[in-house]
This record gives sequence, structure tokens and C-alpha cells, in this order.
Amino acid sequence: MNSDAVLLLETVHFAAEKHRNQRRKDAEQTPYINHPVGVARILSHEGGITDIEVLQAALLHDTVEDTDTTPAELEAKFGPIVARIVQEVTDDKSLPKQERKRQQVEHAPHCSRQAKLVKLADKLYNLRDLNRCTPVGWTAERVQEYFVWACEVVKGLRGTSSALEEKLDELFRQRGVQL
Ligand SMILES: Nc1nc2c(ncn2[C@@H]2O[C@H](COP(=O)(O)OP(=O)(O)O)[C@@H](OP(=O)(O)OP(=O)(O)O)[C@H]2O)c(=O)[nH]1
Ligand SMILES: [Mn+2]
Repeated sequence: MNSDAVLLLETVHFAAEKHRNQRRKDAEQTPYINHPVGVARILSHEGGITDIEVLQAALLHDTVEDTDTTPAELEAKFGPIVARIVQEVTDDKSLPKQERKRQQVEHAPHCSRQAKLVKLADKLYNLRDLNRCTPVGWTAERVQEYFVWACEVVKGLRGTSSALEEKLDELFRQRGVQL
């Protein structure tokens, strides 16, 4: 088996273990790991991305934010580039939510191209997930606000992947969000 396949299996196994007790916010309580796997799959299948470090970072992108995983642990296991990309897409959960959301808009244009790719695929997955079903406790207004905010973040990520940006733009258009 080629070494990229071995590396991806090692990475998806690590992410699955880390997210094993986490569920999505939908009524069916979908396993959380479906999200990072789906984000990596969007990058490869829809974005044509073959950069192994980007695909690994996509699989790991929520481990530091949402589990006990540390950046040092990622660096030791997957190397400095993967660890850096994950760090770039990790929100500071000690900040109030509104400030975290504001910082994503502010930081997006300063991210590396690799981190921008992960962020584009993350938003595309989450917006499609909102179209699939509404998270438990969310109102229609909150869903619409998420689309408006995501569009602001995506503005700072443009010029990175026309394939992913076109798919995002179609979702914003369907919601009447001004591009
Ligand atoms: N659409 C949707 N999202 C769900 C669901 N379950 C969990 N999530 C996660 O919820 C986050 C969006 O919800 P918010 O209320 O805006 O953010 P918060 O969880 O950080 O407070 C996303 O985090 P994230 O991936 O870190 O991305 P980001 O939105 O913070 O950039 C998304 O992955 C679900 O069933 N549907
Ligand atoms: Mn995510």
C-alpha cells in the first residue's frame, strides 16, 4: 500500500478516537467524526486537492478545538506542517462566542493557502448540513445568521479554490445572502 494511504488511515483513526464520544447537533445525533471525514472528502472529491497535509489537517481540524488534543501532540504525531494548519483553523474557545466569530472574519485573509482550503471545505460542509436539517434548538433566524456570517468569513478566503467557492456562492445565493 502506498505511504499516503497508510498516513491517511493513521490520521482518520486518530481523529475517530479523539471524537469518539462527540455527536453532531442534529436530532439523530450523528457521530461527530462524519464531519471531519466529510470535510476531507470535499477537498479531495470536489476540490481536487491531493496535498496530503491539507487532507490530514482536514481530518484533524476540530481535534484541538473540541477534544483534549494538544498542538504538541499533533506535531509529534503528524509533523509541524499539519499541526500548523490545524492551529490556524482552531478558534480560541476561552473567548466569548461573538468575539470568536468576529476573529474568524478578521483572521481569514491572513491564513495560509492550506488553512484557507480547510476553512472553505469546513464552511461548505456545515452550510450543507444546515440545509439537510436544523440543529436541535436552532431557530430559522439563527440558521440564516450563520449563512450571513459564513459569507463574511468566505470573503476573506477567496482566490483559493474556484470549485469550492462556486459551490459556496450557490448556497449563499439560494439564501439571498449578498456576496
Ligand atoms: N450545521 C451544523 N453544525 C454542527 C452540527 N453539529 C455540530 N456542529 C458544529 O457547530 C458549529 C456551528 O455552530 P455555532 O453555534 O455557530 O458555533 P459553536 O458550536 O462553536 O458555538 C460548527 O463548528 P465548526 O466546525 O468548528 O465550524 P465554525 O462554524 O465554528 O466555523 C459545526 O461543525 C450540526 O448538526 N449541523
Ligand atoms: Mn469543523
